[in-house]
Amino acid sequence: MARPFTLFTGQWADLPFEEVARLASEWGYDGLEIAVSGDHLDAWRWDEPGYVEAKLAVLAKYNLKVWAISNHLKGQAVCDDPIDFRHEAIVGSKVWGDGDPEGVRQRAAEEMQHTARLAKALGVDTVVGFTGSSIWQYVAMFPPVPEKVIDAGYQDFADRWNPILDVFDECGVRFAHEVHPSEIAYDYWTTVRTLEAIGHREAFGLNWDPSHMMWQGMDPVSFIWDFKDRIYHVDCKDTKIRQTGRNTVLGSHLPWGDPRRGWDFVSAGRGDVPWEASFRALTAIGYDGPISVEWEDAAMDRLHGAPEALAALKKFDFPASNTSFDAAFSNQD
Ligand SMILES: O=C1C[C@@H](O)[C@H](O)[C@@H](O)C1=O
Repeated sequence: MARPFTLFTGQWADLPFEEVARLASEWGYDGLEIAVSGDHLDAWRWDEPGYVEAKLAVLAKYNLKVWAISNHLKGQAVCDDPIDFRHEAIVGSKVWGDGDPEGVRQRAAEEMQHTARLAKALGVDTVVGFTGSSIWQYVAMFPPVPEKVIDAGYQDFADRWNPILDVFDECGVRFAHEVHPSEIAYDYWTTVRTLEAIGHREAFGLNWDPSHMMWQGMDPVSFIWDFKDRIYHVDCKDTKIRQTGRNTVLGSHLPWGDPRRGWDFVSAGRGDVPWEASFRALTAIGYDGPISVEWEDAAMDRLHGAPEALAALKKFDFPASNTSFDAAFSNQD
């Protein structure tokens, strides 16, 4: 369908923004899904004179565009419980502050509001990210969890995200939540419940990333069809499943790439995601936004992987037909 291809910069935030832009351009990407991370973007600087212009100038220098920005790391802290050393490592000192959990959540929410303002300033209408969840900690449902605790978790999500989404509405920007374990919506039915909790408000949609669906045993293709009015963005990452009877779905607390794990993220095209059916489904629902490569593979050099993944995915993005393949049979006279 000739959709633009972007590189998600989150996994490259250790490199200067300009260096990532140079590499992506050299590899043939059309643009970047720029992460609010490292020196790539700072949401708190959204109204600083010259800040946005300087970022756009770097993109222009390398003939790149931006259709979406992302802020997974601060979004994660909006609803999470507990807030702990994991968040301290990812949210930065401004949001972490003195580490008081409620203060961290409030500052993370404020940063998400600034992220919408930054998106608007950049001329972008989509922010990709995570929501966090106060009830993810109960996923195994043991010790037994009363239903009212789960209900309260969805309510907590709505209470914390509605004021953030009010700012998104003011800015004309949409939030694309990445359906992902650890978040309020992590599978099919939690996505249904999350959309209900937020009253199906238009500012809240989904980032379709099939890699997280694969290891949970979900069908990423029917997800596209069932949530067709909510697919606001696409991140492409692949997953290789190796569930053997020894190697299992929860990963056994083993590090990425350990051969005893039941699955691993791999460079797009090298795993089990049904890319052909997925791209056909994206075309069927009329998705014409960016296809963003989120690159993760514990066993491959990223400088090799990022251009390889682009080439692997591009072959599925063929132009859609504007005529019926059997039209030539009709009207022979
Ligand atoms: O956005 C992401 C961040 C991490 O959860 C993780 O590396 C990956 O799964 C992902 O998609």
